[in-house]
Amino acid sequence: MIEVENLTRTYGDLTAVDRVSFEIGHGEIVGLLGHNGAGKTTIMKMLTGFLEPSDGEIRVDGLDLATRRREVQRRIGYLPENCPLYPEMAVIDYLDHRAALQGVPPAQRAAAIRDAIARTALEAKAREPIATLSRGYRQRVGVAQALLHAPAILILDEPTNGLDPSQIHQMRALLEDLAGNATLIISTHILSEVEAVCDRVLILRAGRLVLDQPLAELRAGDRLLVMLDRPPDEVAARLVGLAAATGVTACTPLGEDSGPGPRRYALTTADPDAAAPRVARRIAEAGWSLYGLWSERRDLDSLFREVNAREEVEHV
Ligand SMILES: Nc1ncnc2c1ncn2[C@@H]1O[C@H](COP(=O)(O)OP(=O)(O)OP(=O)(O)O)[C@@H](O)[C@H]1O
Repeated sequence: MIEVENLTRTYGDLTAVDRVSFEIGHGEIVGLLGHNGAGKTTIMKMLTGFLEPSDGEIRVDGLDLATRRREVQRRIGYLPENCPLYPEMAVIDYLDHRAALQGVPPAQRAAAIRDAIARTALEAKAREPIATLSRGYRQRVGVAQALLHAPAILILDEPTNGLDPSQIHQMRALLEDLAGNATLIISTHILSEVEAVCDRVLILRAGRLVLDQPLAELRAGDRLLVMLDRPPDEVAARLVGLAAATGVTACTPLGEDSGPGPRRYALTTADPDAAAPRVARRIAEAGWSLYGLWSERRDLDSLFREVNAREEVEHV
């Protein structure tokens, strides 16, 4: 649905986006991650046709953005960073104005506005001037204007930027709801947001795409953690020695749990979820007490730091 090839944008001597390529399919929920200045906004502006690339191509549903900009824009709803709103206008009047600008036919405007207001839960604020709304509600107005022409693709630049924790929670619920109906690209530097709603992550560093992977794949570790009250040599002998049956190739005691009680061990295996029942069986057969058994999950935070610390570009 969205194909980006060698996308590049320079500002004078600065290469803000550097030969970025990716494809996004129908219904995917993609998080665009990166530190401040990594190039997220620049990519989003180019995807939405508001900024000319210096080089590279963007195609949406096979349409070349460079030559079919209007048609592509009709397929995309865009929440820009710091979405410009008219504070003196009431929410409903602003949405009417935006619907007209987005080419929603007059006969369909009332229904489009009603629908956008309902989906962003703005009913109670519809007649209020935008100036009187909290930042969380203003962001929702920004999302509502992006929904007016019923786009198949939503591009949201830092939708939770500047919101307080309860507003973030509400925005996340809204994003989850939107995710059910559209292809979604969300830029953020808040990792928990990506973990909450996205199924794929693109990580940018200094304008270059350094990682493009499904979140489930990223988070899956290769370690099974087990809690036992047996000494390390016995555990290794039983669980690594039976590698053919368990897939476990190494067993490392985790240092922080020394002492007389149960301690944690990390078992290395290609597929921790598949190894878990076999390991449990081996432990039961030995008559040992099993205090805990779980697959390790990598958190996005440490992964993000790891990726940003790397010097080389990773081609995925
Ligand atoms: N109009 C411009 N003129 C010159 N440089 C620009 C312009 N817009 C962006 N830049 C630079 O391009 C780089 C990428 O900026 P961009 O806004 O795309 O990053 P970002 O990842 O969205 O950052 P943030 O999280 O802070 O919004 C930055 O170094 C920025 O200073």
